[in-house]
Amino acid sequence: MLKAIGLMSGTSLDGVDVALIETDGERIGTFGPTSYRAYSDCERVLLRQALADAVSVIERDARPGALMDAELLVTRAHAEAIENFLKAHNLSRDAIDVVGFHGQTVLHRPDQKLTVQIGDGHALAKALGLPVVFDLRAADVAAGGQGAPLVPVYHRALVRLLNSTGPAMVVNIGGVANITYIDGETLIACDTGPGNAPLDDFMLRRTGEAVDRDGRTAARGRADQDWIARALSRPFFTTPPPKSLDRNDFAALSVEGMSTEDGAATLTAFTAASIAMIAPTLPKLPANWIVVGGGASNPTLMRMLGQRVAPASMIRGTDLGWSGDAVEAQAFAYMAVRSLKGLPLTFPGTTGVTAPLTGGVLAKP
Ligand SMILES: Nc1ncnc2c1ncn2[C@@H]1O[C@H](COP(=O)(O)OP(=O)(O)OP(=O)(O)O)[C@@H](O)[C@H]1O
Ligand SMILES: CC(=O)N[C@H]1[C@@H]2OC[C@@H](O2)[C@@H](O)[C@@H]1O[C@H](C)C(=O)O
Repeated sequence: MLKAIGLMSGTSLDGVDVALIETDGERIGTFGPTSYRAYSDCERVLLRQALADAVSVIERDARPGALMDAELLVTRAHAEAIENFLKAHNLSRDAIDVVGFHGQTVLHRPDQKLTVQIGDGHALAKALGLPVVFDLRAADVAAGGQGAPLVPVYHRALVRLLNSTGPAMVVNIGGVANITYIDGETLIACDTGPGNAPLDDFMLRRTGEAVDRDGRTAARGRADQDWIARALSRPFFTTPPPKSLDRNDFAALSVEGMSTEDGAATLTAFTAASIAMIAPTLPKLPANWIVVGGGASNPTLMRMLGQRVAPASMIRGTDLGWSGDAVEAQAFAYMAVRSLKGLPLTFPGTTGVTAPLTGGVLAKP
């Protein structure tokens, strides 16, 4: 078993999740500690600017506008996150075999064979004095895959630990939402549509804080069902898996004419409805949907999703003893070890790549 630290800076732009696990790349041995390094408001402004400037990028190494500064910030924030993590948990650097570094996605256009994650893996390896596996999406996209979601291979390892029977379903609600369906050897995954990102962006514009804390605002509003039906008529939602999204693919869907409460309710209901729309494309309907990611902490979203997927029940990953916030960081630790061993990260059922494929680039300190 190797000791691996995973790092994830997701599309919510909230901060860097850190997690330690022990794994041989197949089984999860032990779950170690987790932690989080939030971005400051200033840092978030720079990251949002980087997302805006990334729209013109046509080559994955190009760093126009704010991207150069944002990349320095991402590398520095991740180095800081690990240094603090090692100190807080009294971990010696020598005990760590590898770091899995996702970076920050600023653009995702798999149809153009382009996915851009900023963050310098070589600089991080040097700064930390540890081997770093990074660029985990690039090989899949180059081979014609969607390049996302990557986490399903780890969801499968988590589900195997449950020893459950019948199909299992994991729903991750981050900035974008995605699902993994596991039934024996069958592994199906895709992005389903928006997660928290449209709601976060709307709340930021209306209140100055990029979250509807505990879904309180949405709970007071009325969802506009006509707006939702129009939004769901986009071809993406009836396209079967595999499929993936850029964080801002739904940015043009505006609820600006609505009150803050109704806008929040509408966007929350849109996320719930779009996740539920995946059900008819799956071979069987799983009895339980296990929800992970920040969206699981939003009771209004969980209630709306529960109504949409009934009679299936909703279970929080945390109810099963899974980490609340760090499943993705654990997944990148797991994938770093798989990458070292040349094991596949992506599969025809998860990204549409033609054959199981490994990925990641190793940077030595
Ligand atoms: N208490 C809460 N109430 C409402 N929403 C919450 C709460 N806690 C977290 N969230 C939502 O979860 C988001 C963070 O989710 P998460 O950490 O899974 O995102 P991420 O790692 O950026 O995602 P991904 O990479 O999967 O897109 C926040 O931006 C917020 O919208
Ligand atoms: C391109 C990109 O960074 N996509 C993210 C995003 O956030 C959630 C969803 O969209 C998922 O496809 C992916 O992240 C997770 C970690 C994944 O690849 O599994």
